[in-house]
Amino acid sequence: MKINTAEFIVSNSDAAKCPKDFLPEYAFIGRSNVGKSSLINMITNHKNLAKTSGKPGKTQLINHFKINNNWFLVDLPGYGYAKVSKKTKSIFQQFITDYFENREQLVCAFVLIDIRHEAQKIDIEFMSYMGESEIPFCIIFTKADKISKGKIDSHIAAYRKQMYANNWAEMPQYFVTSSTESIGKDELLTYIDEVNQEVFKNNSGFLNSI
Ligand SMILES: Nc1nc2c(ncn2[C@@H]2O[C@H](COP(=O)(O)OP(=O)(O)OP(=O)(O)O)[C@@H](O)[C@H]2O)c(=O)[nH]1
Ligand SMILES: [Mg+2]
Repeated sequence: MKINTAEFIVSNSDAAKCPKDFLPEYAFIGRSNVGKSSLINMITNHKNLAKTSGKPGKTQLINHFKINNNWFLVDLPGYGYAKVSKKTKSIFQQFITDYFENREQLVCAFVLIDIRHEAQKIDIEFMSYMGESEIPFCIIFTKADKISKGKIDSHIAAYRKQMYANNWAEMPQYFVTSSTESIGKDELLTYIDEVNQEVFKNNSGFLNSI
């Protein structure tokens, strides 16, 4: 899929105030600093569409970006950032939970995982929450440029093993990406295109909106 237009629509901290358009949307979630905002910029060919930073905790709100006037990418705040979690005493601020639990337009969440690290408890817990809440999700391994190409498969195999050890029957669909090297862009956009076509074909709610 080619990205022709990518526009920032709105930031907010109230899931009820997200755009009313009934278009399929894809949310990027994961630990602070894992590369959510950078990946949105990479796949849309924009340097600064989503704000990025070397310091964790940059994205603080729900950010909607409309793509090709037909679907949304959603950049979310990260979890696991001490300052935020201490204050809220949970991995999430309530508005993020509200977003996941009430946003009917959300067709798939992408859970971003830094490919360099072993499975972290907080990510496994978050994926369990997605499973229990019946929210479809894929894993996106980020920062693949930080390890040698030869190690990518073994890191994924190790991750798969850790998921099995945490009672997952199978590894979710996953993608390997690097925002600095533009790795994984075509695969990710092809996947989104396929899901979009499915939802427009099968879901009259979405169909009525276009
Ligand atoms: N080498 C490398 N660095 C990356 C990649 N993606 C992101 N980064 C760097 O990682 C840091 C965090 O990137 P962000 O995109 O702001 O991360 P985020 O997940 O949106 O972070 P929060 O909004 O704070 O939750 C920045 O310094 C980026 O330049 C990548 O694929 N490769
Ligand atoms: Mg961010």
